[in-house]
Amino acid sequence: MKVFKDLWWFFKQEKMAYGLGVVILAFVSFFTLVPPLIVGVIVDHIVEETLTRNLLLMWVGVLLVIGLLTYGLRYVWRIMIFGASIRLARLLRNQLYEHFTNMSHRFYQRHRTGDLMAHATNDIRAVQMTAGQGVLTLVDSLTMGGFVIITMAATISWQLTLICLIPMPFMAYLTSYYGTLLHKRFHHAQSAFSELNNNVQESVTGVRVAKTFGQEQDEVERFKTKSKEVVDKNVAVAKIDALFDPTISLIVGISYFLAVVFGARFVITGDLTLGQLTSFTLYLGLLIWPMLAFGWLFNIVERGRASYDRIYSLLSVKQDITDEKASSEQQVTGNLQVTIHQFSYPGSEERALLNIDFKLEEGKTLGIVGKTGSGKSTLIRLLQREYDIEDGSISIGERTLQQYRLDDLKATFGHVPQDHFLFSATIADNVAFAKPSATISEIIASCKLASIHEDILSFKDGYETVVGERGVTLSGGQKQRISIARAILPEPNVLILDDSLSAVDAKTEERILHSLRKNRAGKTTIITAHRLSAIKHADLILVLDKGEIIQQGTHEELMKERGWYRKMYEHQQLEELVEQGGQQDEA
Ligand SMILES: Nc1ncnc2c1ncn2[C@@H]1O[C@H](COP(=O)(O)OP(=O)(O)OP(=O)(O)O)[C@@H](O)[C@H]1O
Repeated sequence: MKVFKDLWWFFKQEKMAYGLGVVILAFVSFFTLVPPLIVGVIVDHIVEETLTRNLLLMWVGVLLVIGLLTYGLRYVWRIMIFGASIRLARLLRNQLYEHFTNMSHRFYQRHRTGDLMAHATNDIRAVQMTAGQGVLTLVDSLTMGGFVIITMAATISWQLTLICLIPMPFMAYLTSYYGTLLHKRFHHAQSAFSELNNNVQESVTGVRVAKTFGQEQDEVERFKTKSKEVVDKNVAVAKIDALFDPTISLIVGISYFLAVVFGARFVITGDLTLGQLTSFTLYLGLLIWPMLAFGWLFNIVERGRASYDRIYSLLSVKQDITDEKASSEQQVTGNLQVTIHQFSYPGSEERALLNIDFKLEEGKTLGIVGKTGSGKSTLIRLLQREYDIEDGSISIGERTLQQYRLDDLKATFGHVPQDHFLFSATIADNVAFAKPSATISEIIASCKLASIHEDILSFKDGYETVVGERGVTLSGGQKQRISIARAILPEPNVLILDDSLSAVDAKTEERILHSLRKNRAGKTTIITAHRLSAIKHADLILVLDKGEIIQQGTHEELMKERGWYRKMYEHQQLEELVEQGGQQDEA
């Protein structure tokens, strides 16, 4: 029952709905006691041959009024209690979503998308059940059960009531035992469902890869295995679930048996009238629901507790990147000064960066090159404070990154990541994502800068063309250029292109870089690339290898050194020549 304590804040918040709902529920339980009493009275009148037509009509009238009253009241408590539980689900869903959007990269590295989806659907549903069905069963089993037992003992026979209640402690024990088992199995079933969710999400996202490698059948088999696991674990839950009803029916059956055997004796000895025994057995019938409700209560509460714990353990994950040391709103401007003695990703032993030390004047262009896995993207992530460094510092102007507010930092950077993502929306909406108030002429200007304007005009719906999963299929280069347009639209102080020109040809790359140089004069640009022509004009080029800077300088300076840069540049020039030669031959 701890979950009710955990949910107390919500019950307090919704005290009107719950208060009214519980009071009405108690009234309904009370009114339910009346019909068996009336039936008993009528039976006694029949036995004593005193039943008149008017008397019968009167009792039937009373029964009808009570029936109509409980009908109306039942409707009201449902709206009150179930309505509140739906509001709880909405509240938790919003809290979770807001929490997810505030979480850092570290969080998403630890939690898989499928798990998070399962929390936002299944777990919230289970908590909603606790706040709705759970409250109903608790109140109903207590009020109805209590009223029925008190009425039986006080108005008919306390001896017979005691006898018929003997099997009840067994029921309490068994339901709590089943509840514990259920809790464990339900937890396993939920985990298996999360696993399946992950699997489906990965399979759908990677369906093209699976098809390319002819792995569809393997994927289907993998899905079947996981799906069977989910079914098996849910069947295990259902097996315990299925024990609740028969157990309660058996116990109620024993109670009936005792009522008939001992009740008949009381009637023979004259301690009870036949009408009273009739009422008693009818009351016993009314006890079935509270007992079932009691059984269900354990069931619902166990599920709710597991889910609530899971949701709250997620919600209690603290943001690791915070504004704590930041002062008031401040524009992020000034020279960039980077000193990273060493950096490893959380949970990783491997050093991703080592002894990184450089300075970049505001408004200049920085080029970062190096073999794959040399640490280029890591450096970019640290510059934007996606992770905090413990050994070293990064400052812009007079302040370190931690001394700026996160919102100010975010507004400073325009980032085109390697794994760019377009939403299922129009091209115009995608480009205006970071600045929804942008006018269409601003959107077009950005697209022209990113050399994608002509391509967009060639689509039937132009800027209104829907892209993403539900829209037209764009080439890798087109997606890259739309992502660049999106990043440059808000005119960020620092533009970061992380290998963002890899899918465009050399001429387009040159055109984009040329326009950027012209339009972003005085603003900082950071470019990582494999093709050295993309960073040739940078004011400072860093060459990384295994997380360390092995060369730095301008293109001219680096070409004078006999190092990796010069070797790679000459190699790529040669490749380009060969390629151009090939094209000329074909022409
Ligand atoms: N999220 C992460 N968690 C743990 N290790 C990571 C993570 N991202 C990258 N790494 C590791 O950090 C090192 C540097 O990776 P990084 O992505 O910065 O290289 P890169 O130079 O950008 O490579 P590429 O040119 O292929 O994009 C690699 O050894 C990589 O395995």
